[in-house]
Amino acid sequence: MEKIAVIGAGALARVFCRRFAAALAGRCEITGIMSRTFEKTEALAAETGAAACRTLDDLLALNPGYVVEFAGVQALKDYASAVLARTNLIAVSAGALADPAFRAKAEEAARGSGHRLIIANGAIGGLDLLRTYALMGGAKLEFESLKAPKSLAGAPGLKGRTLSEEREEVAFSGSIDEAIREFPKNVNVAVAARAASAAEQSRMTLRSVPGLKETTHSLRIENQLLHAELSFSSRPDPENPRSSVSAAWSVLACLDALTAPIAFF
Ligand SMILES: NC(=O)C1=CN([C@@H]2O[C@H](COP(=O)(O)OP(=O)(O)OC[C@H]3O[C@@H](n4cnc5c(N)ncnc54)[C@H](OP(=O)(O)O)[C@@H]3O)[C@@H](O)[C@H]2O)C=CC1
Ligand SMILES: O=C([O-])CC(=O)C(=O)O
Repeated sequence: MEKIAVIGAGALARVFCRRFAAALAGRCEITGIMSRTFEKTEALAAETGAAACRTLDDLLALNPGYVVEFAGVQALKDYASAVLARTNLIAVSAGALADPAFRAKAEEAARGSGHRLIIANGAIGGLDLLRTYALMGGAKLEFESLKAPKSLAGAPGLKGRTLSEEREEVAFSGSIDEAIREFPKNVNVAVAARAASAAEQSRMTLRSVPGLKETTHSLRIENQLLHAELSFSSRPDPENPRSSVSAAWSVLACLDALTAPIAFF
């Protein structure tokens, strides 16, 4: 039985923990949860039957085979090296990879210990295909996200501005590196796509669309050998409209691929 530890007790961690048993029974068990607010950790741990941990050291002392991260870009940056020194890490806050110093440090930690940092598909799919582009080379990536105004509220890039509830607005247009600095809880998917594909050229547009019921991420990627267009529309989490529920399911699917007798790549 593979032991799984969880960082975060927010919207995605809750979906992950609540759906875990049905998806991975007999192969994986959640042994510990750690987050910033201990009361929330305790509540989710009680629901899950896992240990509530106050610190990362306590979580790692449970000897998990995989730690899964649902805690945000800064938390991933803060914890990745320590986790990778001890075990494997599956992360959704791929935005951290936009920081070259973080990426180099995480890679060094993983190489040093033989563990792996695995970036989950999150609210998109197809990172395997995008990886194929990285091997082929020469990819050009265009990424577009459509989110409801309330999903973007409070992002640093809005500098206190409130987005219109009446008309569509371009909330951001430019480089993916700048996008993740300005919208760290909204465009992890774009950084994941760019990092997986090693695109030589990339840009993104983030649109605020009043009344939107499903967050939509679309990407177009091409090189001399292959042209692909992918689009994903997913329900936002009712408790945290910034995050698509499917992002939590993607981590369940990732663990399924890592532990099932037959895997689909
Ligand atoms: N790749 C993808 O497709 C997607 C990626 N994401 C990423 O996933 C993250 C989590 O999403 P979601 O669950 O909706 O967010 P929530 O804000 O609902 O939950 C975040 C959880 O992480 C905890 N946390 C924050 N900082 C730390 C820390 N330093 N140490 C330990 N715990 C911490 C929070 O604690 P507290 O309750 O105290 O705030 C909370 O429990 C997002 O911030 C984003 O980076 C999200 C959606 C899609
Ligand atoms: O959940 C989503 O739709 C995507 C998201 O927030 C992110 O990539 O940060």
